[in-house]
Amino acid sequence: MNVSMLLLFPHHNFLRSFSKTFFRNYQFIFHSGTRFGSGFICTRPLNYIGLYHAKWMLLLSSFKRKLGVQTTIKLHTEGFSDKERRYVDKLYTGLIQGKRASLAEAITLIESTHSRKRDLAQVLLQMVLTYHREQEQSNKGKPLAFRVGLSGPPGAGKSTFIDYFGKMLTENGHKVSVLAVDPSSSTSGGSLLGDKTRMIELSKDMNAYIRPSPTRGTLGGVTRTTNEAILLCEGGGYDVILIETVGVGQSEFAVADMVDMFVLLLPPAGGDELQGIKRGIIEMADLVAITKADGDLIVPARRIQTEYTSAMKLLRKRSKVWRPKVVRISARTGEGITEMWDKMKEFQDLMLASSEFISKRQKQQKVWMWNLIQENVLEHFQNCSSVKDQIPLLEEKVAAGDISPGLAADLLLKAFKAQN
Ligand SMILES: Nc1nc2c(ncn2[C@@H]2O[C@H](COP(=O)(O)OP(=O)(O)OP(=O)(O)O)[C@@H](O)[C@H]2O)c(=O)[nH]1
Repeated sequence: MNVSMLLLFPHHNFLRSFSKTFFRNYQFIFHSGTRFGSGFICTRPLNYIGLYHAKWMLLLSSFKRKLGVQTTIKLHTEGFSDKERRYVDKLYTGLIQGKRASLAEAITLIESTHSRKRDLAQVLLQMVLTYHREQEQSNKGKPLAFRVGLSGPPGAGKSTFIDYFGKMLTENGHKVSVLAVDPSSSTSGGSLLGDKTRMIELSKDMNAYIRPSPTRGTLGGVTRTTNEAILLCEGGGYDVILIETVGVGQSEFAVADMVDMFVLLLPPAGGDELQGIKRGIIEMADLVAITKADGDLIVPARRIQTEYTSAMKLLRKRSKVWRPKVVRISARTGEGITEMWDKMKEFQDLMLASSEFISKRQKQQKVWMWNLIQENVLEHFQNCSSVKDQIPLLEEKVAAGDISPGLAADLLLKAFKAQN
């Protein structure tokens, strides 16, 4: 029997379809593939055409997965100048090489409100997303990073905790990035949470990256820039992403919707001091940490821990594999922080094993997309010339009770549809 053997190095799934199409005339007696490559033995020698096809398909295979994405990127980049393309390429290369300056510049780009820069940012994000997917595939589908939301009232001890916790993680070989979401930053003229003096030790650590996430004061702003910054940090090799927010507004709900685990930090204080904390946010927590459990505060910390442990038992179960826990920690003595990290890893392992982790992320991706659409469509609607002029008058009539809100909405929608 005339036998020829050919070794190929694309993924074997591809080989299957390729062999069916191009080598119908060759009887395969063996073909097998591993994640490193594929090979087959066939009963006839491969002629020139066969080999030519093999080479061509080999090339195609390496682009196959990227093809759809590349078309999207191509559509986006069509109007870009060479300079702009080079700029995005440079940022991308620097970012995935782990250069902090590139990461900082990339985050600045995604935060820009300039429409051209937003286009460049979207292309960069798409490239990072593709890179992500490839990395995750070679990591057996396991996500590259653990996204943790940290929230708590002002003075709860968030920055002291992150400083200690972040250092502990970097000493254990992790790369940590801290994104501080502060919706008040646009009005106060600077981000309070992102102030590096709040995390003195961590800000000097080369394996940590701290960044305020300016939000332009809108919830939509929180969603967009923070989600995008998370992706960029992960592209830069950071494997623990901490997203900090003050637990007195709405931003923590948005943050809870973009993380794998949501942690609430509460001080050992009485009910009055926790008034600002919304009940809803406690329901979102996967873990509650009672802070400052040291010195004279140990006793109240224990009491609050017991209270919250009982209260949380009454909450609706959100996961099939995890019941929220309440722990006690001190960032001053380090007490309880290793145990807290163990609990966080336990959560991650259970969620990953049960596939709740992945389905949560998939759901979050969709929420993210729809939030952006909602925000943009509303803006488009409100700025539409035929609607814009009618809004003040109709609002006045609705407020005075002259016409029903339903009728006013119908009139505005009709005007909008007529123009679009
Ligand atoms: N005893 C004790 N005090 C702590 C601990 N952690 C923080 N503190 C103190 O609590 C106060 C507030 O701590 P921060 O870490 O600034 O709290 P924060 O939640 O970041 O506060 P904002 O920046 O206002 O949001 C500071 O005076 C800290 O020194 C702790 O573990 N034990």
